[in-house]
Amino acid sequence: MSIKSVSFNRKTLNGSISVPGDKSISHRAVMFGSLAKGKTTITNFLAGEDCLSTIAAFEAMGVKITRNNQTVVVESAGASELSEPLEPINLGNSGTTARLLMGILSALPYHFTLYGDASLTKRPMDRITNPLREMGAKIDGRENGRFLPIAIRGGKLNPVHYHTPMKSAQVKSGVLLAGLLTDGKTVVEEDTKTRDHTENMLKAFGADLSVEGNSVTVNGNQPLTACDIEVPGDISSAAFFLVAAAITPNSEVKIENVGLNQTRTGIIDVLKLMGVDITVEEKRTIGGEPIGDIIVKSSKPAAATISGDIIPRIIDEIPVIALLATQAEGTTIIKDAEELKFKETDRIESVVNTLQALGAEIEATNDGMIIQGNAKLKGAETNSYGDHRIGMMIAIASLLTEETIELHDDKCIAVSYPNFFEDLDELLQ
Ligand SMILES: O=C(O)C1=C[C@@H](OP(=O)(O)O)[C@@H](O)[C@H](O)C1
Ligand SMILES: C=C(OP(=O)(O)O)C(=O)O
Repeated sequence: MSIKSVSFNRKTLNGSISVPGDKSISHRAVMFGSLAKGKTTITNFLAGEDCLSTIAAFEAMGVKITRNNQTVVVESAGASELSEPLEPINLGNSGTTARLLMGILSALPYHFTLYGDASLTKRPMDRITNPLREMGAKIDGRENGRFLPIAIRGGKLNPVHYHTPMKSAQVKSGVLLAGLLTDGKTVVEEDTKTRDHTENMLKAFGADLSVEGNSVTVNGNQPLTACDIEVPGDISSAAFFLVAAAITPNSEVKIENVGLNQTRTGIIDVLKLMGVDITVEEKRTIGGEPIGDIIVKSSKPAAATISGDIIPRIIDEIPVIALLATQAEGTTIIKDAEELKFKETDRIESVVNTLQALGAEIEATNDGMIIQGNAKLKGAETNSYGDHRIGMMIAIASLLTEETIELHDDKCIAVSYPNFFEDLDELLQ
């Protein structure tokens, strides 16, 4: 396992960069391009390990996919022409690939075996096997299909009206994709709106899909038509630099062409709520997704209580928001975020343990954390535990410490941000 010593003499960030393409949108573009008939060209694709796992899965089913850096071309004869993979499919570290793919595979007339890395093997899959079984899917796996490896005997399903108990876009999307390949109308209702890239992009591919409030209806077995997708910059990746600029003196950064979909912009609302100097310039809409530039200047943040409907809109940004809170005036409380326990690590535990090791006063609660501000962070030996977002949080924390931070397992950052350290270096002055 690789160890990186993170220590920067330069501790001010200045300038503008574009972050890599959005991970959620990149996954979906490959999946829907593979289900559609024709040629889909994806530009600004995120060539992170998670999205490469999605490409490999569809290649194993006979789809022709070529990649030249950030441009991916998917050529498919449509969902009915996919073939049975001869080998088990490796999902790597990617929860999104696992949950969405399970929806698709359950409705195809083949046998599939799915497995993942050590982290994914511990993450719950019953949240998606349960609704798929309600549709008639034949799924088995460890602990009755709760964990990978999982085997699916795909086939004809029945449509479902599913009220999801989870605040999870992956569950919503997995059920909708099974419904897309099933005769009749499938409806998914959620109490709190989660990211809606599946809905937006399926419409762009010509699916018969409608959204009313928090309820999505897909009319199944209508063919998709290939369409080109330009992927916006990933706001979840931008978040690390937005916080870095806010907490380091004399900084000003501009992150260009970031996706500003309402279901993802909770980080902007949190930064505003905490008094950070932030400006958003919306520019245009690509494939139904607004994009724009975000500018953040050094600030003195104030503590906040963060809970309720905003949580799914910041779910992947909570590690770096917790770091921000260590520098705020007052006590920050994050609540209603039990979903953090089911990520690449239990992110309540990994965030709290890591920030404590770095000298912060922070405690875990059942559904979040309580963070004292004005912390003087110090160097320490840390571990990402294979979680890319914990690795990047630690790297940004090192801008606040005089001493070096040893980061064990920095390589996992490539899951969502292969050039993270190069981009950070470009902004550092
Ligand atoms: O649908 C997606 O692309 C994602 C949904 C979220 O997961 P959950 O659906 O488990 O909340 C998020 O954490 C993940 O990074 C990507
Ligand atoms: C939770 C994440 O991804 P996934 O669920 O796709 O592994 C993430 O990127 O923070």
